[in-house]
Amino acid sequence: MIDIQNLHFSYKRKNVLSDLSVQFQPGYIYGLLGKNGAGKSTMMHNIAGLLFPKQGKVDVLGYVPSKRQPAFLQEIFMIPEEFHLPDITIGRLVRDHAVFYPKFNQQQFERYLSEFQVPLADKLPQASYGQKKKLLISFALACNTSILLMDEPTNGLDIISKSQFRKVLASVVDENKCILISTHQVKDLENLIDRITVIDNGNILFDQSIPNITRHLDCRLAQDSFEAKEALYAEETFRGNVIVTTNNNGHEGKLDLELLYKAVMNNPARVNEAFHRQPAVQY
Ligand SMILES: Nc1ncnc2c1ncn2[C@@H]1O[C@H](COP(=O)(O)OP(=O)(O)OP(=O)(O)O)[C@@H](O)[C@H]1O
Repeated sequence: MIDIQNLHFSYKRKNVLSDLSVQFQPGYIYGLLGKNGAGKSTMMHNIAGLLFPKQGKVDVLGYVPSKRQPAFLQEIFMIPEEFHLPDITIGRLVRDHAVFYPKFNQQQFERYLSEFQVPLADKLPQASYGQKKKLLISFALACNTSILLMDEPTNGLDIISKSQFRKVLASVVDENKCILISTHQVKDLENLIDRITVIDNGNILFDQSIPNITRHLDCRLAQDSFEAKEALYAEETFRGNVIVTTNNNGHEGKLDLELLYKAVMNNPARVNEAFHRQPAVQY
């Protein structure tokens, strides 16, 4: 569905993506993680055809995004980290923009707005940042595009709205849709994403499905200091050492996204190596 091969991208002389290759398949929600400035937004903009590769190939649904063909644009929606909504009503916004998305569904749109408790009658200039964000998310989901790119979608959402977001998103994914979410709020993605992709220095550092992660790794409290010393990653807490370790106990490991992310950033080679071993857990 999305096939990126040897992508190089730079802003003038600033190299951001270098020889990046990755695939994103339909039917999955991907969590895109990485430090500030790692290149996550830049990669998403290349997928959306909003930035053009310097070298390499980006194929999205069989289209070259940089050509920005209408048949491609109606199948992709990107919610950027920073956005501006025009000075109009929600009704007018829908009338003006839904026309570009043939699969837009007004009933779905109203249902999402109601789940997020955003009144349809609201005028955009009077809405808060969080309300505007929820409106944009509702509109994006109601467009029913095959590809949905979300850059920090939960920024600005209150606690209840974040769980609504998880609930709504889990309900829209199907075997034809591919959803990419870039975020630093990893807790917001827990129990939602199917795969984690970590970008660092413009390249893919880690890319595994959640079932494969829990088959090979376990995130838990260390039983003793020896175990903490031997772990792939250990962190001292008031409860003792929490660790990311290889899963040798024959059942599905526990996943702590934040801890796993730290383990990957701390020693990617060692974490990736754990996936080359035969897992104790077999399905
Ligand atoms: N328009 C631009 N012109 C020049 N450099 C840019 C531009 N946009 C981004 N950059 C630089 O490109 C690099 C990657 O930025 P990008 O926004 O893709 O990172 P990111 O992983 O999404 O970061 P964050 O998590 O902070 O949103 C950064 O060093 C940034 O300063």
